[in-house]
Amino acid sequence: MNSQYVVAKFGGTSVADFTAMHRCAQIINDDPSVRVVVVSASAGVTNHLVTLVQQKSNEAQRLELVESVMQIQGNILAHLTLDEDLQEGFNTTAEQFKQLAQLPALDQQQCDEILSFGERFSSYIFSQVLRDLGVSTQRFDVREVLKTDSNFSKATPDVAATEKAASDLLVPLLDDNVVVTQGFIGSDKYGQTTTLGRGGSDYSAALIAEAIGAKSVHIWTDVVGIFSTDPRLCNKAKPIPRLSFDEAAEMATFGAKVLHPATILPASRKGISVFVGSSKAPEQGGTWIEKETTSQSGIRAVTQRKNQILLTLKSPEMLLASGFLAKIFTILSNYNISVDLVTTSEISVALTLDNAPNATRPELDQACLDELGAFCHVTVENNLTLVAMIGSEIQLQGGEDCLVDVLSEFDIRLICHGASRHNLCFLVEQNKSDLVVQSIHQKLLEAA
Ligand SMILES: Nc1ncnc2c1ncn2[C@@H]1O[C@H](COP(=O)(O)OP(=O)(O)O)[C@@H](O)[C@H]1O
Ligand SMILES: N[C@@H](CC(=O)OP(=O)(O)O)C(=O)O
Repeated sequence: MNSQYVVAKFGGTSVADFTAMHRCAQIINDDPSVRVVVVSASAGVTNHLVTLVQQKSNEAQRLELVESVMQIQGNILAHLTLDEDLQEGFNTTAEQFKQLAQLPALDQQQCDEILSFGERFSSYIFSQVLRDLGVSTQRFDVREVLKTDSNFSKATPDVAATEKAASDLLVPLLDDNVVVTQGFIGSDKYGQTTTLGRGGSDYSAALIAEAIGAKSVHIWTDVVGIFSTDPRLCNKAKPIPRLSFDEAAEMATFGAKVLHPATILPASRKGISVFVGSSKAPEQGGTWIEKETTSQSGIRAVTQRKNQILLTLKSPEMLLASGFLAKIFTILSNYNISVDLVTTSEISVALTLDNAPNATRPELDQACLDELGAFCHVTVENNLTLVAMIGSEIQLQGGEDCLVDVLSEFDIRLICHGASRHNLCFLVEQNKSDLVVQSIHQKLLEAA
């Protein structure tokens, strides 16, 4: 049975500066059911850390990056006096950061260590902001409970180990304190720091909620919920008050950056509701994502994911032959390449691969192409965007604005419909995709 606890996560924009942090602290103060607070690095910090670990910088540039990160923390600290325990922890952490950042070469583990500092700094500072409002607050190092494998930069959580550690170490603190901890980071079985991938703090919050049996996770960001499309792209986009787990997972997977794609997994496993709202305007409400929703049928949102690759494999041998697809997928799997969409004809198969900076797969390297090329003709197309229409029971035909008519206006490279009841997706040229999304939104979602 789930407890009455709420886990609240505050993203980079919500903890960008002192004013933003203070707003978040007030949200927590107003809701006594919030017992765990998961913070991200202040906006811009992880980007600096990523530049640092990319190892393209010389010593002077590294110093500059360290300075930029410390400046962001310093600007917030200028409004606060840290309690002794927090000050001591912050100083030690800052020292470790500066030392590691000066190394001219870093291994994968050290890269994750560097990437972890943004969230670690935020948790010291935010704890003080909360204490200054009179909230009994304990800072907690999430690496003690969020256990992962050693796949640095994209670690996979160990759900059972996390649950065990959380019930031993975290749950006992919750009756008397609000616990402030870090998103995005964890530790492997050797105690080495790992990270969950860019945007992973949402996922951390959901994993912690699962581990402590929380009743809900509140994701506080800079928009008043999940919108019918990215509100930055379309000023007529509207927040969606309710989404099912399936619809929200599809939106996140197909590019709605507001939620990390894996966030819904732990929530749906344990029936934990997820709320998405704006820390700048909490009174405006937001989106509730729940197991049971009386979802209306039809399209509810349109999303896009840029930097997709289309791989077309053609061979007359495929005709009436068995095992051809198995051969292709075995090769791709040997190179750790995960396939997104698949369509086939008599003699060819087209696959899409996610090449976004956040994607798990390695570069589509020549050795893999050579292996495929040994038994079929291979074509690779880049600079494509996957556009997805998300909803329930999406129909291609019917109604005034039938999808077939709307889609016929665009130069579509591949279309996938039917594998999921919740989406219809297709590829378009990347430089046209914003227009495509705006046009679909206008024709199919702004009419009502
Ligand atoms: N469908 C959508 N609904 C709401 N926001 C979206 C959507 N698609 C993309 N976004 C973008 O997601 C951003 C919030 O995500 P992110 O920048 O990761 O926030 P945070 O720093 O709080 O984690 C919004 O500013 C918005 O531009
Ligand atoms: N700081 C990490 C983790 C994260 O989730 O951040 P945010 O909540 O700001 O998206 C990143 O930028 O990737």
